[in-house]
Amino acid sequence: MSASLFERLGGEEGIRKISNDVVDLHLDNASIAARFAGSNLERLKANVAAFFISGSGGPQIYEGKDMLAAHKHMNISDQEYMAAVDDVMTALERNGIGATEKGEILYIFYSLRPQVVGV
Ligand code: HEM
Repeated sequence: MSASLFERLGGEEGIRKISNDVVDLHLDNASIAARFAGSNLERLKANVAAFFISGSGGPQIYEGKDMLAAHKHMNISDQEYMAAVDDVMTALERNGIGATEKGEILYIFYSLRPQVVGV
């Protein structure tokens, strides 16, 4: 049997590093940084990591908001969505994640788009 996405992303430690990088890249990304002006960054990083860990087959249970509730009334645009996905791909590259895993994550993010964009 092939390894779970969780294992291929470096387990809990690897995913925490990737998640921290994603949030840091968002804060540095002029297209979306302002969206996080009021965020508790420690809490956000922990929730993003838990979301990745549980969504990739890892042991942690995600207790944050579901994606529709988390992004409701923000009226996020397609441009912002692409900017956020770019950051995720950059974080994966920085952490040495391969093309197969990047493709799987891209698909997961694409499938979540209707719960995030324009809601
Ligand atoms: C498929 C794409 C996305 C996924 C999987 C995703 C995932 C998440 C997760 C797991 C949380 C944490 C929820 C919680 O703390 O309960 C969150 C919060 C948030 N997301 Fe996203 N997100 C996506 C796209 C976006 C985009 C495009 C934007 C806007 C540029 C955005 C802005 C935010 C903001 C402002 C928060 C709340 C931060 C806070 O409460 O401090 N997200 N997102």
